[in-house]
Amino acid sequence: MSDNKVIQVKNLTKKFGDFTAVDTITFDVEKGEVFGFLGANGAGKTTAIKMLIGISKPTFGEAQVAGFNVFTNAEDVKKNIGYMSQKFALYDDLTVRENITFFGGIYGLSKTRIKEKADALIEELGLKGVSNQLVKSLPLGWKQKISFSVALLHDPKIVFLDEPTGGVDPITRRQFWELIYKAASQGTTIFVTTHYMDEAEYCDRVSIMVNGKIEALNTPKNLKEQFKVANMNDVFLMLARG
Ligand SMILES: Nc1ncnc2c1ncn2[C@@H]1O[C@H](COP(=O)(O)OP(=O)(O)OP(=O)(O)O)[C@@H](O)[C@H]1O
Repeated sequence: MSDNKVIQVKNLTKKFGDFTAVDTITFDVEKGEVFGFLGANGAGKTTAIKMLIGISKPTFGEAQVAGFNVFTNAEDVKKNIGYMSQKFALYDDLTVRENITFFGGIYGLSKTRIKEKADALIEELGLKGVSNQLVKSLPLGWKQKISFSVALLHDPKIVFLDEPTGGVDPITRRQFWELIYKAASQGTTIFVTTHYMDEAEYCDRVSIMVNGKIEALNTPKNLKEQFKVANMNDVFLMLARG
């Protein structure tokens, strides 16, 4: 695998019986890239992500993630990635600090490292005043930011975000994207799905999946030029909605 390509996918396919949910997709993602993985509901995004994070076996095709084969080295893949879905896994009945400590333990960090990380995160996210509050008392946007930070606790090479900003307002989403950019600038690769087309504009490159296939993949600027439209929403409508 080349040094810069942290995800390499070739003809990756997933069938459920006769139905092909992911159909021979091929693409690479570079280190530190913010890669948008778009598609209408049911296009096959989550199914593809499940294969890339090593929890679902491909029917055929190949994928290397963080240098490991998802087919044969799924456990190594899992150690090197972070994952956050829209139904993020924070415990509502634990405080902010307790959540960070709990997940740090699951990721196998030492007690000292967990304390360092928790202090740094609480400071960075401006959560000092609420670090001892139960997570359930916090607004959704804060939970999403904490959840993202928790997905990065073990310094993964790549973080997979499956609709991370669902349900929050544009200003809160913009703040979330500042965290994404910061992680990317420090070398973490971001693989993100979203239904918000303003967020697609923030990605370095975007792929658009239609019925299990990648129908377009390029920078937002090049996609807009290619389809001769002014914004990513129009690109998406032309492809995903036929
Ligand atoms: N375990 C499964 N068994 C059978 N069909 C499945 C299974 N998982 C997903 N599918 C089907 O595969 C297709 C792709 O689903 P997937 O969840 O990957 O889409 P998606 O692009 O992530 O959609 P959304 O944006 O709604 O999350 C859908 O038609 C779905 O019903």
